[in-house]
Amino acid sequence: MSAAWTVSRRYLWSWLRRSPSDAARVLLWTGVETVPALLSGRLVALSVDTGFLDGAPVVGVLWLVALAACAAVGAYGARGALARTAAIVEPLRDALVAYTVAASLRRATHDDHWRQDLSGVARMTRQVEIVREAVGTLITVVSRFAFTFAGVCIGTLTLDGAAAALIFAPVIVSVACYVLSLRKVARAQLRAAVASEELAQKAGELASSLRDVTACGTEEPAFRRLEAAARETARAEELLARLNAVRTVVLGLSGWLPLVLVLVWARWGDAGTSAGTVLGVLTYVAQSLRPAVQALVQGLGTTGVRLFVTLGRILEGGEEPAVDAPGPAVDGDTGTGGGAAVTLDHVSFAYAAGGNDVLTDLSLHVTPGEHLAVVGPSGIGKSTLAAVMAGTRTPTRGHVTMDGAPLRDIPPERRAYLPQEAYVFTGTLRENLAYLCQGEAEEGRLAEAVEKMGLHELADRIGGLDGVLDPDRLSSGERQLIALARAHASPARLLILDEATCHLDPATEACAEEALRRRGGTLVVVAHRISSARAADRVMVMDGSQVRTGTHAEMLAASPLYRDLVGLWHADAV
Ligand SMILES: Nc1ncnc2c1ncn2[C@@H]1O[C@H](COP(=O)(O)OP(=O)(O)OP(=O)(O)O)[C@@H](O)[C@H]1O
Repeated sequence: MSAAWTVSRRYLWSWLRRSPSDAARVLLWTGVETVPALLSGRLVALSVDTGFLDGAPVVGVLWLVALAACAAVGAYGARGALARTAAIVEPLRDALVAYTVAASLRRATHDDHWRQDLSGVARMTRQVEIVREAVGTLITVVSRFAFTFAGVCIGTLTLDGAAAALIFAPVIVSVACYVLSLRKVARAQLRAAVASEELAQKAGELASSLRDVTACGTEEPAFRRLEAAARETARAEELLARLNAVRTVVLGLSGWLPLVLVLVWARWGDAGTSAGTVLGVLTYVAQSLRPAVQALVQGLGTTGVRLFVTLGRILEGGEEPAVDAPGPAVDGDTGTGGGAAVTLDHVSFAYAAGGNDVLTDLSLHVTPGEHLAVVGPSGIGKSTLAAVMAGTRTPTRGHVTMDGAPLRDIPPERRAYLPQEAYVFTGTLRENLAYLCQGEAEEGRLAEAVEKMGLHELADRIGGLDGVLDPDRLSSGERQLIALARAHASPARLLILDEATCHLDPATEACAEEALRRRGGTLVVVAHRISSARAADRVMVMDGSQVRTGTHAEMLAASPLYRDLVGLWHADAV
């Protein structure tokens, strides 16, 4: 639960920060919406004291007309705030839908469970709708409460300082206690949901096997299993009910107590207090503060908890969606900018929950512009490491950062991951090469990539950059060269090659790697030839749970496994 809570909170927070102008507009419009909260009590007080009680009913009515005008301004503000909130939540929904579909398809291609995963798409897109609605509601209730509270504070203070203290003390204390209890409520809600699901499942199992249970005479243990699940459900529901009772207390304290205190103060308090002031303070509490607190408590308690539980379920077990996935690059940088630093901090990874770790507590720092070769015996986890570094797999434990930021905060075009099977689609060579570029790719950049990867012959054959490629008529090596040229032309500051040159002959491979090295940027290569390892600045040898790094010469001296691998590569080469 706490992981889901943290992931959801972090994701939502980074989403809100992604577009500060939209957030500012929401706040601006909410300010307009809550103008009545600021002025209503004051206008009522003026209407009573300087109008109706002062023998000037027309003046009183005019103040009430001003109050109606305030309400109209508030309604206009509510309309604007709603539209601005939509500008935040609609792209969030799009990003989450894209993420859930991509994650399901990715799992389907990895796990051979495509049927289950496609049903997962439908389930998760429904969850995305819940998240969209809940985020909208939360933005509305929290910002509305903040502005209303501030407006009522200012308004009441202009009427009477003592009354203001009577109102705010109970509201602040009870709302703070409530907010602090929310995490517990979320946990209890999840526990109750899991317990009732389990009870339903066990009851279903028992119902379908009643005949066998009776035949084997195992009624007693079967009953005990069901009873244990029922008790757990009851305990979880009881806890949830107790925590929800806190909400009733909060609503009572923050909604009704100020009203009672104001009435007591009016009766026994300062004798000089006018009837208009009392009515004004009551208007602030009853018309503005109470509804805002009620909406906040309901919003946080029900919608907020549902949001965190649902978003946690969407994000669990996969890479968090890139916050700016649907939007433009953060700063429009198209250069490699000298390469990115990549850090793995105590990373572990297992393919199945509870399964054996493929990577165990692995820490590594790749410096900007470094060329790292990863080597090790087959099945040791080199491809897994490459996928974790690229962000296509999420560590089970630990963190991966790029330039100090979590991978999910890095625009996807900043890193390129090339697996063994090169992806080439039917389309022009230009389209294939520009695939990782944002928007229009520079002609010079594409031409350079063609030249560096030795693709000019292929380009001439098909009629230049605008010639159409048929992937079925390309050799595996040509497909790999196209993928490498695409990486060369891309703005990625980190290139990860997972045996992406395995179909090239050694000389072409060496040229391609050298071209990528000269291009700038950080280069991580899962190497399968000595030339690859020797050309790298640093070699990382994966040997079971042990990981060592050093130069080619250092590794030859220090790692028997590396010496074996080099020996094998030499033998393969002759
Ligand atoms: N999708 C997957 N699901 C479950 N296990 C997997 C999956 N992919 C890889 N593995 C397992 O993880 C371990 C590491 O595999 P990985 O492909 O990362 O090793 P490698 O060092 O790259 O091997 P090779 O050099 O043969 O490509 C292996 O035991 C492999 O069987």
